[in-house]
Amino acid sequence: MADLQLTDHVPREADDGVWLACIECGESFAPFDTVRYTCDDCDGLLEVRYADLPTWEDFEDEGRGVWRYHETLPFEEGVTLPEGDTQLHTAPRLRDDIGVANLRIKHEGMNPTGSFKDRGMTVGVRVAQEVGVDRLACASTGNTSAALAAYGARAGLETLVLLPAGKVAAGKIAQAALHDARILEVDGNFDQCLDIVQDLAARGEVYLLNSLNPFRLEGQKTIGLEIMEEHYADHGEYPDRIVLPVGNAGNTAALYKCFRELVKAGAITEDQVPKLTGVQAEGAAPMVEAIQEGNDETRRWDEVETIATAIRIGNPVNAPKALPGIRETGGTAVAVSDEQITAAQRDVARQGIGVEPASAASVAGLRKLRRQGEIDADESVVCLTTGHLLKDPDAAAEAGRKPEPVPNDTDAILEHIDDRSSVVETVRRQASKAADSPLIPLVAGGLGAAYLYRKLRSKK
Ligand SMILES: N[C@@H](CCOP(=O)(O)O)C(=O)O
Repeated sequence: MADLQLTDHVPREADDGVWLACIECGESFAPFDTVRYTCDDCDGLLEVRYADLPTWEDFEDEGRGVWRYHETLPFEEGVTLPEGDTQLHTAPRLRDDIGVANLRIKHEGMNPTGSFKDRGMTVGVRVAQEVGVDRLACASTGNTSAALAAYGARAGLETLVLLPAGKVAAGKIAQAALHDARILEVDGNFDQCLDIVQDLAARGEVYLLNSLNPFRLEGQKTIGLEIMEEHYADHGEYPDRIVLPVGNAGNTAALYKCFRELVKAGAITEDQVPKLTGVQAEGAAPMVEAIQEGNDETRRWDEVETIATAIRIGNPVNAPKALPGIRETGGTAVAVSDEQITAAQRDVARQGIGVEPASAASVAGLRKLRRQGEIDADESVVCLTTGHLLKDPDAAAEAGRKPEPVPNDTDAILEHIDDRSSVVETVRRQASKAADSPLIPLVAGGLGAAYLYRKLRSKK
């Protein structure tokens, strides 16, 4: 691993040992004296810094969830529903199928509003209270708006969400609506919505709670703390790699910050930092492009398209934080097709874990990189799944087995479930799984034909 950026000094502006620092020019700012999202001097991204960083012992006896880690957050507690403490599932059949030594799935869909955004929002809304704003806003592909609406409602604050019209999954709009956010459907894409929210924030009309707000990422870095603690407790070692979907690149930035702080605190060594491996959809892959071309910035993609609506983003605002995170941890980035994403969504669901399409991109990316030999068979890997299956019921229904109309009669139903049509369905499913493998079509075709032949003979 290349060296992690660890240098710091406590500036005069530090408030209780917390301050904001520009990642470009290093200028520091008091954290809560005024609302700011980027550097006053150079407009670079800001990062929250602490004079004292805790280590594992400091988290003992601290309960569960995001606020377990309050020693590494700007406040003792926040507006909570509560969030975090999500499952780190095993997935043995998928592990063997993909061919890695160890596979765990960190399912962030189990947060209160069904995505990891809740971790950022519990901290972000607490900061909103501190700086004294009353109208919260975000641009969103859906999950951020659901979390903003819920946490804003909990705090009794007004919420405004800007969504790309016709491009947000049904479950997410339903959440924002019921939590009483004002939903503005913009005739544009997510990146254009975020441009407008930034304008509104610059004019002092709203408090912006997208991941451009550095306090959001403080909450999200607790994903990394939970993964490291639980993986070590279960396996006696930290994971070699974390594979995650990349949209606005907030989680990649947050995990990188988490690991830098753990190294600086002496909780882990540089060699124990997991390789951050980002996955994007082929139709929205500016981060993959930047990694592959060795660029320090992403090129804005004006046209983006993918079934994975949560990562349908062409201008990831956290790229300046996330690109070094991927490079300096020895990770990589890969793009996957919508077909690979849907196949992975089925694979994960058949382990009993229901995730939305963008989440499944992590598993699709792992499979692709493993096939390409870029991930070794002896690696211990954690895939991050960011949102729950029910966020996007249409995609789930499309990817899953179709309902079969049957007569209202037991004998007819028995006849139906032993019928050739169910055999055809079995063959169809095998063929669909085979789409991802060069060998399986032959095997599946053979098995399917044999099964069909046996069924037809038994009917004579
Ligand atoms: N996928 C996101 C896009 C916005 O990301 P953020 O982390 O900057 O809020 C969403 O759910 O809206």
